[in-house]
Amino acid sequence: MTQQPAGTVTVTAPMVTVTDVRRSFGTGERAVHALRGVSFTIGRGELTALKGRSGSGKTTLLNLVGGLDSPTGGTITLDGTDMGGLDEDGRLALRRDRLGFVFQSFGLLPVLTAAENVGIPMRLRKVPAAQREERARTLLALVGLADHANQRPGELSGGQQQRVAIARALANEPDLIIADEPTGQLDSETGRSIMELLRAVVRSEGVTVLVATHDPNLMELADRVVELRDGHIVEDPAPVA
Ligand SMILES: Nc1ncnc2c1ncn2[C@@H]1O[C@H](COP(=O)(O)OP(=O)(O)OP(=O)(O)O)[C@@H](O)[C@H]1O
Repeated sequence: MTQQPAGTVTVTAPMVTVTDVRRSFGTGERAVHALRGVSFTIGRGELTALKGRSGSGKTTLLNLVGGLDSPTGGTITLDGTDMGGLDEDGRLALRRDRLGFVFQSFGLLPVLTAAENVGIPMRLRKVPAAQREERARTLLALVGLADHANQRPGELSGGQQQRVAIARALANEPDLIIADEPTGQLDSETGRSIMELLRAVVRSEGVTVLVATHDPNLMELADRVVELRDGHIVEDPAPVA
């Protein structure tokens, strides 16, 4: 470790930097300008909530930060890597190795057990079966499902399925988890427990989370709230110290 001169402040680069990002769909008069120049940063180990009415551009922004889509303009960097400089293989590797995804509809494979679902991202990285199974069980315990490892999604409640999805998102020790309305299909109490779980894994796993949500009751669990309105950021308070 290098010695810092007295009085020097260590500035850590953000995990995500979004700079003047634009995304339009279609051209000419019928073009939809979903994002019209969006800039913000997400610090390491921070839980950022992205709020905004339906159609404000939340999913479009999450898809861009998640490397599932490319911006029409602007840049996005993840831990200093410019995503625009990656080809499709590079984006695939980045998604597999450094990102975790949680969706509103859980996205679990119905024929696989909870443990096997959690193992999918590790399979893609060719992690040996024994190691995969051990980590899947550790992660299921972390999300409170130690006793449900062998159950299939159809045998689990919605909240339990979303817990499996969160365990799966953590499988490859991602830098960033992107969650798109993860509580959207859950009742408010279960939704809150899912947000509390995300809050807890941010602390215990040191992961960074960007979560889109409509639910104002869940915002208080975030370190900061970024609001999108008609493709613009309207609220970007400084991160809570
Ligand atoms: N593939 C696409 N083709 C054309 N228009 C699109 C496409 N994807 C999104 N849009 C448009 O971009 C705008 C933003 O959509 P987006 O899905 O990002 O909003 P959102 O805030 O996530 O909404 P919701 O909360 O309903 O999911 C909308 O006007 C939408 O119709």
